[in-house]
Amino acid sequence: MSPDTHDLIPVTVLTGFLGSGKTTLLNRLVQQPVMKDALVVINEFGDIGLDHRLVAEGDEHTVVEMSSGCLCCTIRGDLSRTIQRTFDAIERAGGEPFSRVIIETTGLADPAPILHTLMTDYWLAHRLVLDGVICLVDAASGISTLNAHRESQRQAAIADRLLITKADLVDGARLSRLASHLARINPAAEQLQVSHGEIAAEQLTGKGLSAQGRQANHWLSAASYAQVAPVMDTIQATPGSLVSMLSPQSGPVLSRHGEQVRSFCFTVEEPIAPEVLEDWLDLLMSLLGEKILRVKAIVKVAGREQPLALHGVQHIFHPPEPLPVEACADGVSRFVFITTGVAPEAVSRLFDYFQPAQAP
Ligand SMILES: Nc1nc2c(ncn2[C@@H]2O[C@H](COP(=O)(O)OP(=O)(O)OP(=O)(O)O)[C@@H](O)[C@H]2O)c(=O)[nH]1
Repeated sequence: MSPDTHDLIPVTVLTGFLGSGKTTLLNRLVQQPVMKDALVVINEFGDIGLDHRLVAEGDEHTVVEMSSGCLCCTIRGDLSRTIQRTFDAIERAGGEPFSRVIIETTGLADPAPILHTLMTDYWLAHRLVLDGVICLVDAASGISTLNAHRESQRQAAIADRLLITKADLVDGARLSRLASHLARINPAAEQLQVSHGEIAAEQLTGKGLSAQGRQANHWLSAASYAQVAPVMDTIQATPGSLVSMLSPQSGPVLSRHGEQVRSFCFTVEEPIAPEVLEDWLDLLMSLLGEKILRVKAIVKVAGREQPLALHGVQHIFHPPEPLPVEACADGVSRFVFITTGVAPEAVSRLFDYFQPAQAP
């Protein structure tokens, strides 16, 4: 059985391109009372990790470093083992249990596989819950980095909060260009400016679904995204048409700018039959999972009073979490998709495919 998320330890993933200011921020954060008893995991890519020596170690928190490879590609198993070993060591020594975990990724890491690991690794998934992804963007080099490096775009797209660092180095016009650029990549994430890592830790914590509780709609932020509804009357659904539904002849399913981040909200007005929800998401994830960075949803399932919160990364979904009835007062299901190059039509066509009226 899955543990109640309220019993789990919140984990924050701190990401941002090379030199964006992650270590500077961490150095400040770990001095604050909220970070007491935090475990900080730093992944420095390369043979000799240096970052952990730059992070001031307080009495209460422990800093562990992983430098055998990049967290997002080669050492996902190590993430689990490292955290597990540190938890065990603290317990054996009779220390205070960790109250939160912060994972600083390398500047080149794609955060999606890290979230995937947090959700799929048995040990981690039974102890930790994602509190949020914080992405740092350098005000001076942000736009050019976002344009040149797909990792940087993915980091910004998947984030719950965007921190614009080094604002002291640029003028107001440049700052607002970066803010608009980021809003196109990730319309839902709140943007905050940070100078030399100075920010109250409370502004970066409590962003996850479980921490927000009844404020599930803040977590989803559906209104920030372009709305897409099902297109049922335009689909000729036959079993053989599945492949053609994803082919270019049937419309712009994959973006011409293949790798570009596309985020949108798919809405369904009527309660969704549980089997339709399951089959649709299964098919969607198996066909397009590689291109789906993150899915967040509040869903009204037919026959259930309580709406469900869903959270998925690439091929994997967290166990659905029941929400209070008022989290979906209008009965409309809303799915936020953050993708690289998936057109909203792909999502809506696959949904239509499972509608009973359309079935052959
Ligand atoms: N002017 C200015 N410099 C900053 C600010 N924040 C960080 N820096 C500087 O930017 C440089 C890079 O900062 P780091 O904190 O090492 O960046 P990082 O993201 O950890 O870098 P990597 O580990 O290489 O990915 C350092 O020289 C910092 O002192 C800021 O707000 N303003």
